[in-house]
Amino acid sequence: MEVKARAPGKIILSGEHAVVHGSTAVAASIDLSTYATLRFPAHSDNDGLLRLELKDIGLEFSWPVVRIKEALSGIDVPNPSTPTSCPAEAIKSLAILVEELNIPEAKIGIAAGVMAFLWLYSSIQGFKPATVIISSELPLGSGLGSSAALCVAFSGALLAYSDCASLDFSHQGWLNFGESELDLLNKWAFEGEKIIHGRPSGIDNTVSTYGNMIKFRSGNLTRLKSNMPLKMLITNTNVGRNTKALVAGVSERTLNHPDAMASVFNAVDSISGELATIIQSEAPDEISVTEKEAKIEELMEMNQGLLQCMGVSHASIETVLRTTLKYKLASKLTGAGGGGCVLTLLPTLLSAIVVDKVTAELESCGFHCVTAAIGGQGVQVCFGGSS
Ligand SMILES: Nc1ncnc2c1ncn2[C@@H]1O[C@H](COP(=O)(O)OP(=O)(O)OP(=O)(O)O)[C@@H](O)[C@H]1O
Ligand SMILES: C[C@@](O)(CCO)CC(=O)[O-]
Ligand SMILES: [Mg+2]
Repeated sequence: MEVKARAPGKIILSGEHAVVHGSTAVAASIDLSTYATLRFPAHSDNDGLLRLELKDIGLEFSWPVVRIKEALSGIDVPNPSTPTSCPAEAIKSLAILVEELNIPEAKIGIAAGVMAFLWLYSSIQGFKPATVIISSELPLGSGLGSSAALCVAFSGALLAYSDCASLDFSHQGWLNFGESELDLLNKWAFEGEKIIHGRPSGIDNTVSTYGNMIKFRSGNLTRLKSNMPLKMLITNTNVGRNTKALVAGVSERTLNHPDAMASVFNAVDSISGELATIIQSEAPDEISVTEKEAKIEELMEMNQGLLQCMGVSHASIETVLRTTLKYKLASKLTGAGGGGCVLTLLPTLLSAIVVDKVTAELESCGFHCVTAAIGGQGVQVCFGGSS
C-alpha cells in the first residue's frame, strides 16, 4: 500500500509577520512542491519500525513503534478526526527520541520537522510500522513555506489512509481531497507548523492546502480570484534563517514598543486590503493593467519599509532591493525575512532583455533567481505509485 501527497510552497505578497499579530496578509501558492510518500509494509516485511527518509538532507531515521508508543503513553492518540496540539509532556518525550538520532549540528534545524512528523504520524496513524519518504523542490528555510508544505504533505499522505477521508484508491494520477477533508488536513498541518514555528499564523499551511491566492486574517481565509497576470522574480539570497527566531524577534519588539508596532501592523493591514482589491478588480485594457502594476509596486515598497521597521530585513535583502531598483523594479522580502527569498514584480510590458540583465546581475552577487508560476493547485494525493 502506497500513497504520495504533494503540497505546494507559497509566496506572501503582503503581510508576513503582521499576520501573526492579527493583520491581513495576501499569499499565493507556487508550482514548487514537497512530496511525502507513505508506504505500509506487507505483513511478511513487518519489522516493527517507523522509518523517515529525508531525501533533500540525505538523512534517514527509524524508530521501533513500541518506543514511540511508550513515549506517548497517557496521551490520547491516535485521534485522526480531532486535530490536537502536541502537549508539553509529549514535546519533551519526542525531543528525547529526536536527540537520540544524533543529527549533525549543521542540520539540527530539521529536528523540529522530525518532531512534527512523529506527532502527526502517531496522532493520525497510531503506532503502525511504515516508511515515509520526503523530497522537495523548495529551498528549505528560505521563506517559500517549506515547513508548511512539509506538514501539509505529511498530513495529506497520513489522512489519505485514514477513516477521515473517502478517496478513490483506484484513481490513476493526482487526486483532490473533498472540502471537509481539506479543512481537517489543514488543521493537522497547522499543529505540525506549531511544533516547527512556535507561533504560526496559519497562512502558510492554509495556502499550501487550498492552493490559489488567498487573503488571510486571524485564522480566516478568503479565496481571491486574480484578474490580472502577476509575474514575480524570486531571488534566493541563500542566507539561511529560521522562521521561529524571526517571529519571536518581532514579538519582542512588539512588547518593547506596543503603540508604534500597532501602527505598523495597522498600516500593513491597509496595504494587504488594498492589494487584494487591486488584484481582484476588473482590468478592461492594457493601460489599466499597467496602472495596477504601478500601484502594486508602491504597495510592495511600502510593505518592505514596514518589514524593515519590524527588524526582519537583512543586508542581503537590501542588496537585492538596490539591484532591482537600478532597473526601476520594486521588490520586497517574502516569508519570514532575515535572508531567504525576495520578490520582484515583473510588469507585463517589461522586456525579456531587462529580465535577463537583472537576473544576471543578481546571480553575480551569489543569489539564485527563479520565476515560479503563481496560484496553482493545493495539496493532492496519488495512490499506488501511478505518478
Ligand atoms: N524537505 C524537508 N525535509 C526535512 N525538513 C524540512 C523540509 N522542509 C522543511 N523542513 C523543516 O522546516 C524547517 C524550515 O522551516 P522554516 O519555517 O524556518 O522555513 P520556511 O518554511 O522555508 O520559510 P517561511 O516559514 O519563511 O516560509 C527546516 O529546518 C526543517 O525542520
Ligand atoms: C513570518 C510569517 O508571517 C510567515 C512565514 O512564511 C509567519 C507566519 O505567519 O506564521
Ligand atoms: Mg516556515
